[in-house]
Amino acid sequence: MSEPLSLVWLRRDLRLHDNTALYHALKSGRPVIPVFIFDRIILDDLDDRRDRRVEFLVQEVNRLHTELAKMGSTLLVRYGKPIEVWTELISQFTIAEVFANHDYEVYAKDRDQAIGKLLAEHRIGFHTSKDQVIFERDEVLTGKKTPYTVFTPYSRNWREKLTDFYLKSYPTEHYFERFWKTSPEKVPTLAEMDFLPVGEPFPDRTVPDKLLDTYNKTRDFPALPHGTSQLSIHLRFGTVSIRDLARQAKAAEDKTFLTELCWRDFYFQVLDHFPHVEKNSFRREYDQIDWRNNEDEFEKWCQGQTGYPIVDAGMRQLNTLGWMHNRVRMITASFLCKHLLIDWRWGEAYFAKKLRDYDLSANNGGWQWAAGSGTDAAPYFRVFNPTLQAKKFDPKGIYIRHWVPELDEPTYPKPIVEHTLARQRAIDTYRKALARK
Ligand SMILES: Cc1cc2nc3c(=O)[nH]c(=O)nc-3n(C[C@H](O)[C@H](O)[C@H](O)COP(=O)(O)OP(=O)(O)OC[C@H]3O[C@@H](n4cnc5c(N)ncnc54)[C@H](O)[C@@H]3O)c2cc1C
Repeated sequence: MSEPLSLVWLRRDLRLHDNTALYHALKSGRPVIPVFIFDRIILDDLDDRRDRRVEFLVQEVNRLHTELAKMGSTLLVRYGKPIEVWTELISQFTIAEVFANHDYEVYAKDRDQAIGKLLAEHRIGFHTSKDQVIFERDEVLTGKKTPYTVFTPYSRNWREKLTDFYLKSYPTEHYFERFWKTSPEKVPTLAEMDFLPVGEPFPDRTVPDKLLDTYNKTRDFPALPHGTSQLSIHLRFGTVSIRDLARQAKAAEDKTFLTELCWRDFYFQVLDHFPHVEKNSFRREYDQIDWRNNEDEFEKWCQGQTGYPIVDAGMRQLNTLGWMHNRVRMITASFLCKHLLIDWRWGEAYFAKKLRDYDLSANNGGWQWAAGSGTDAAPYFRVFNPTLQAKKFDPKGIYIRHWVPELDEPTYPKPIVEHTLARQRAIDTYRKALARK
């Protein structure tokens, strides 16, 4: 094969519509071929072989493959370690340039640097672009040109900057005839990668305008089937365009949903600017907390057996669906860190294993918020009361009864810890740690 090609490497942007890297590849003037790698460095680490994310990826990669086949082209799908796959691709094709979209996680940044170096050694250009957020890196800074560490002023600035320019879609469709014409290649199956299907359908990729118009009134009530969008898995893997969604949210009567998308950008920029948060507290002094880290209590929390119905309902929803309502994520996370005094990193790692929408930046941000150690954290002495939270946000107990049907049976456990005692213990422990400085 001698014709020089432009390759576009899809990662968290599994769509042909409004995809920045794809747009630039199509405009390069050369035939374009998209590539997707099932990354063994990530997949080999997953111990549950029924993983919703891998199942979703296989479904979406097949969808793209079919769309491209209809245009007389294909998606090159490989299963392996990126550096090995790229070495092979370089020997198999005449590649002029490679295009990809930015990723902000430490692993991904290191990976891209290594691939960029490999491509450069073969005199192949590597071009990367912003795609999965509205604003990235240094685009929203304080007056002193430093990154924001508090959400409210960040969001004010974010909104001021949010002109139509940033919400315009990249019209990839106009250039689809530039996909390289070739016969379809084979896509690896779940079984070939040693995974099993769960078979449950995934949420829809669209959100009705009506939900956005009333989102502020519905979003905190986990019993409502459509109180939130459930788009998180699509945002995670880029099967929806953030620009399309933000445009829709900006046009809605209620702007609360737009604020949620701003939170998403905020946590991406926190991870990008402060990579230490991946392993440590954003506020270093919180790493001095003497966590109790009781393994038996952790196991009960994981299994939804704490005797606090709203916590147990949330954990069971997570274990069954791979998704948990945001309000309940806040309650379960706070309960682990404050009531049980278990290191937030344990909870973060458990969510990372189970969430179908797992995203390092949002998950880390949510956990550090709950632990009080994060950028925008509430003062440590504010401890959620899970019983009051349940009364307020699940007043009829519909959500709880759905996930904890044995609530009134003698088999349902007594509370693992008494609230007033746990609250005081958390405050004392935090105070002691922070006094050390
Ligand atoms: C402890 C904890 C862990 C979390 N872990 C994750 C995670 O791994 N992945 C993830 O996408 N979200 C995470 N969140 C944020 C939030 O809970 C989910 O985004 C939301 O529940 C997904 O459901 P939805 O799509 O119906 O959300 P909606 O309420 O419909 O919101 C729309 C979108 O906005 C974004 N969003 C909403 N809230 C937040 C937030 N607080 N931070 C960042 N983005 C937000 C998400 O992309 C979401 O899909 C976490 C929150 C907490 C408290």
